[in-house]
Amino acid sequence: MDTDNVRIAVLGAGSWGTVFANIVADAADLARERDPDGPAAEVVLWGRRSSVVDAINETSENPDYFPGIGLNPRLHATTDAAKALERADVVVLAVPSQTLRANLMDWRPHLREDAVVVSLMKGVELGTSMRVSQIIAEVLEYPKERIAVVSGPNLAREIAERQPATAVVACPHEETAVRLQGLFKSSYFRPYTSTDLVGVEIGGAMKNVIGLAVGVAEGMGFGDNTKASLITRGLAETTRLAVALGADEHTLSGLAGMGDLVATCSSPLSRNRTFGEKLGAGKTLEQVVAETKQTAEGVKSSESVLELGWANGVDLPITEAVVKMMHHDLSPAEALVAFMARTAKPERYGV
Ligand SMILES: NC(=O)C1=CN([C@@H]2O[C@H](COP(=O)(O)OP(=O)(O)OC[C@H]3O[C@@H](n4cnc5c(N)ncnc54)[C@H](O)[C@@H]3O)[C@@H](O)[C@H]2O)C=CC1
Ligand SMILES: O=C(CO)COP(=O)(O)O
Repeated sequence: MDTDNVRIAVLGAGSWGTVFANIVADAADLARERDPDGPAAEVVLWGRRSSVVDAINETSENPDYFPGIGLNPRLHATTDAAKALERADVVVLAVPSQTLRANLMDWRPHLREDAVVVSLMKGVELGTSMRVSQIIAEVLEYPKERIAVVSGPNLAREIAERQPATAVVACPHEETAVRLQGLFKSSYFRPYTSTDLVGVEIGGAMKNVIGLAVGVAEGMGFGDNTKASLITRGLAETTRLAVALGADEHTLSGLAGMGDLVATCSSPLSRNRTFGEKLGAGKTLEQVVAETKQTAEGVKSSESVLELGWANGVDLPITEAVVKMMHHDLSPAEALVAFMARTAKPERYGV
């Protein structure tokens, strides 16, 4: 990948895809401002719905997700995936993890052979328990140097408002991560690099599951001790699984681990936390599902994460409680009793 006149396609015009495309367009403006004769990046956003795409092109706003928030006027959108992918050097994926495989099959014929693919997604595939980068590698047959992930404490709405935030760009090939960091760095978005793809992806997927549990606690009326306990033991659980899969434990105390966990578990903007909160407050699962219009990845990924734990001999008690509440009719009150009755243990994350 060359950084001269790079063309970047962002696929998925939901909350995070829209905001990330905006970050990249703002980053390109900043680069142009600093060096008017230097390379220019061009960003195109693919969305399914023509109403959203037309609004972005005509008003520089995504009215469905962020009414009233101005997007970069250079940001162009299209409903034509083939057109978005034409000549794209970097392809950024921002669709739900569970539909990605089918989406990639459709998009595969249009992708350039040497494109770099970047996942913004925080989930684990049902049925296969594959991380998103593994799905990409399998479907596109790309080498690891050309598959990266961006993750961190990135609640889309705050970044749409151009509030300062940080993230991690992870790729086992450091040079790719550094090049992407350059393309994604704006005045308000500061990406760090990492080569620990596994740690960054597991941190992102599991914080959604723990966010559901914290939301349930919130909905049940519990205070900060309960939530801090879930966050801390949730991080221990996340670290345990990530390390068993080959991650560096330090990644999990970084932005894509603790950082994202804290943001998700503290923020009313989090869809996962909000989902859990409604359940904890007494709504039925059906009611909460019907009210949730945007992707709350943890609901489905809790099952695939738990399977990943089983397959690797890793105990994931919070995840297990979430799975039982989300998929097996266990009430929050019953989950709490079972959780507190577990055998006493030392605090180390490894147990
Ligand atoms: N919203 C946020 O603050 C952040 C979200 N993420 C992750 O980004 C990913 C995408 O999430 P959001 O943009 O927030 O979700 P969203 O629900 O706001 O948007 C999802 C987008 O995917 C599209 N979509 C849905 N089903 C599809 C299908 N079958 N085929 C193609 N497109 C389809 C929707 O039309 C929508 O444009 C998730 O994995 C999420 O965990 C990561 C960081 C921040
Ligand atoms: O990933 C996110 C923040 O980093 C968004 O969290 P939710 O998907 O729970 O809204």
